[in-house]
Amino acid sequence: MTRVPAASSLQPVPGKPRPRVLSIAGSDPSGGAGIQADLKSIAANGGYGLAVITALTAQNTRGVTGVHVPPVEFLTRQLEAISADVTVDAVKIGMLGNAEVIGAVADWLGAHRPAVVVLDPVMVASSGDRLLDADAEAALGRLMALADVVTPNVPELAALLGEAVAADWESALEQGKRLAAEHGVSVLVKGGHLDGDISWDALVDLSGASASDVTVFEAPRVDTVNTHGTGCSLSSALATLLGAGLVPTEAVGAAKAWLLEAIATSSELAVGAGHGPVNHFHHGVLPSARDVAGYAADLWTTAAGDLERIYELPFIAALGDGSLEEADFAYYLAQDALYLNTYSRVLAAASSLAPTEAEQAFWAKGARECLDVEAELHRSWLVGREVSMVQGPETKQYVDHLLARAGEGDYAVLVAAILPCYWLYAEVGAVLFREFEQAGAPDSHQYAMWLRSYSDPAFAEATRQAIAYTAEAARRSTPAQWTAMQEAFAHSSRFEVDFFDAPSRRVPRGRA
Ligand SMILES: Nc1ncnc2c1ncn2[C@@H]1O[C@H](COP(=O)(O)OP(=O)(O)OP(=O)(O)O)[C@@H](O)[C@H]1O
Ligand SMILES: Cc1ncc(CO)c(N)n1
Repeated sequence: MTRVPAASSLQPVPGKPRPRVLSIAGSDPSGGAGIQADLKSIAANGGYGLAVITALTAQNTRGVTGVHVPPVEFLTRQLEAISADVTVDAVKIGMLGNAEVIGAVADWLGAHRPAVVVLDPVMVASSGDRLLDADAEAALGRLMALADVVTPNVPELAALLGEAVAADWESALEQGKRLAAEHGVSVLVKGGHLDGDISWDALVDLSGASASDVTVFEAPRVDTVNTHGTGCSLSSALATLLGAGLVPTEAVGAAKAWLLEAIATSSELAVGAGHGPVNHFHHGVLPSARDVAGYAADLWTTAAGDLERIYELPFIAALGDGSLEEADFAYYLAQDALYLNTYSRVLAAASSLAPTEAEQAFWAKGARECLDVEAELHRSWLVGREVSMVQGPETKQYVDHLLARAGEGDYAVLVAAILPCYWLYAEVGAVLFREFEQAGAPDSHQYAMWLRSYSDPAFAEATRQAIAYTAEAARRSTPAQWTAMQEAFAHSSRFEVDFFDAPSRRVPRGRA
């Protein structure tokens, strides 16, 4: 009888398909900003891009030499052609040109509003050239009321409020809060135009989906002139990730992490002599969110082989039926307590590397819970027993592997190394507990309490979440990273087998 299912019940189900993301914006023939940047950002972040053009610019990396706004009736035709045929999951609005265009886009949104609307209130290009008539700024108020998130830079924030341009980050953030309150819309305040070693951004979130109303994101400021189109790229990435179902703080965190790398690797491109574009495809085109389940399934294939081995171990058979020698159990628990102490530090490292606040909180909670379980092991099982608290070789090889992955500082690889401890334990715990119940949950079973603790539904839920985060990290990884993730996972998975086998292998056998 095999106890290993073809798929774990904890694996994620296939997610949403590629979000269909519409950019309503102007054309930048140099490809770094506008529609051209939007389509690259959408593809790079896993979406399918559509584009409706509001205006043509004659522009390069040095500046804008002309703007042509086609008749607004033709803009409406383009918009109607899309909504007559395609379900749009998210829309990103960029350059609008004049008040008439703003009116046409607002009319269309009023009739066909997609689930996600991100408004980048483009007014002036990074070169200083105007991209919106000065008398049209007030008309943006109508569009803001139809948006989920508005993404002004520092000068745009001032223009939208009719106030002076903020001189520092604190005043910019205060202005962002005022704009959000005035228009009832979430605001992503962008600090790219300010000076300093840190490039600050903050999400003032009125959606109610975040733990707090204001989430601040800090990133090192890259010393580069290649910042053409950073705002366009960020707002399109954000629309794509919101369209894929991420909550706003996670979507901003992931979009920023992606953009930072695109800015940092921009020197790989050689486009123009002015403010060059960012490197949108630094990690290639992301697979769709639906593929997340595929990564988890691949990891399961590795884990399933090791689970088979675990179920064949004499230690597991004896633990399951309650016949395990107490000295073996004590040895196992002492090693588990030693292991959990280091595992807690490794989870804390994952928390510190996490790309989103939700993941940061999740791993930090796990780190804390390991210490609680370690303390409980000492209190309930180890106290009064004569047990050696020296790390056994199987424990040492396992924690050395985890600490080495933590030291390398690659979040995706680290969580892949962390995962087997959750996943194999949850599987083994659930199976042993089910069999214990099927045997009538005998009072005489010495290890019933232990079996109960690992079949806890909260632990299964945490495992499900850990698998989902690891699979999402895999989706965002490069092929080389994914290979490293698989290796790290396979090592930990094998070390789980050795860990369960260690009590039977220890020399000299006898008292623990
Ligand atoms: N040199 C930099 N290093 C790191 N991040 C940066 C840098 N410059 C801009 N950013 C980031 O890029 C994003 C866009 O910010 P910015 O304030 O430049 O928007 P913008 O002015 O609308 O952009 P655009 O250049 O497209 O007009 C923000 O997340 C900001 O923090
Ligand atoms: C078309 C277009 N849209 C937006 C910007 C803002 O960077 C730009 N330079 N060009």
